[in-house]
Amino acid sequence: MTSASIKLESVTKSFDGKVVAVDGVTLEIKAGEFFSLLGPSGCGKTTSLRMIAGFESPDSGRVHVGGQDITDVPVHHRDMGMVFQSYALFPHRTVAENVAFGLRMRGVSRSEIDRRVAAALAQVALTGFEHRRPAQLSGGQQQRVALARAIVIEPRVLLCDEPLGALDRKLRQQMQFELKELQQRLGVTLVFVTHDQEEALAMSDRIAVMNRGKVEQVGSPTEIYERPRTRFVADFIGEINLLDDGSKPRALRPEKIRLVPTAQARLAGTVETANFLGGATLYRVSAGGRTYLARETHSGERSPRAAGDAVGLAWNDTDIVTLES
Ligand SMILES: Nc1ncnc2c1ncn2[C@@H]1O[C@H](COP(=O)(O)OP(=O)(O)OP(=O)(O)O)[C@@H](O)[C@H]1O
Repeated sequence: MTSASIKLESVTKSFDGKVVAVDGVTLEIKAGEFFSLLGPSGCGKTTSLRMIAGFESPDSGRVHVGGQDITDVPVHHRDMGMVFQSYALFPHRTVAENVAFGLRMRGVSRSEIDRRVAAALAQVALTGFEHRRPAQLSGGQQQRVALARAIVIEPRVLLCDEPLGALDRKLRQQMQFELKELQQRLGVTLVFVTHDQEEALAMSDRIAVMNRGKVEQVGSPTEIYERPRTRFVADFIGEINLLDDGSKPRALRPEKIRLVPTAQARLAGTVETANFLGGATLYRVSAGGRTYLARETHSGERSPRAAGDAVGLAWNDTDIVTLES
């Protein structure tokens, strides 16, 4: 499978002449990359993806794929695979017929269709399910059919809009591994829309964090997590302590705060709540007139501290990130 790079150049899209859904977005996605558009509901992720797919055309700006300007190329000539949260399978057709659909539309021969459908179903571990109908499959299996249908056309780009959103947590995590593994095996460029920051951190090579139609920051999961540039990014990705004590806002992740005996502490405080998370506990500690979040990993069966306990807080200044805005 060949993969292609994608470039959005100052792309803007508004609806009804007022809602600016996407506001001057410029992005370069590399060929073969797993790239996520991450942000809260309404920030313009889906609209951006739909402009790459060709379901929406930008008011201004250009869309390039594989170095070619495709802004005016219709959807069916873009050679892209799409997967949605609602699997959008044909309920009365079998798994094999669903997967074969795109190939039949393209006039591929019967024998070639059979070969490619079998290969696509093998890629998503659904060999043997050819004759079932969607209603006879679990949610995860239906989403794998949708994936097989998207990859069977050997797209240069795979576009996924919250594809795992309808699955329960456990299955969702398993499908995250499977999708990532499939993308690497195929080497296809994958653009993934999600509002789930853990999912984006776990799967992506790079992430664009979006806010109100604009891209706030683009970077690897580690960069986005460890070096957020803005308050919005710091706050959206995981928990954060914002320290608004100087000229610029500064941020400190809860796991960088240590709970120590008060004699060794920067600040003395009191535990307000202790949320047991399994291998770690997230504490809310009131100290110096505000509340701090501190995450402590532990090997014991329960949280070592409880509400009301006196604790000291300590951290290294090198762990503080200065934000631009
Ligand atoms: N067809 C449309 N007509 C009018 N407004 C629209 C249309 N599509 C999107 N919008 C608006 O554009 C903005 C961005 O929507 P978009 O679906 O791109 O966001 P999103 O980040 O994908 O959100 P979600 O995660 O909720 O799907 C929203 O304010 C939305 O209401």
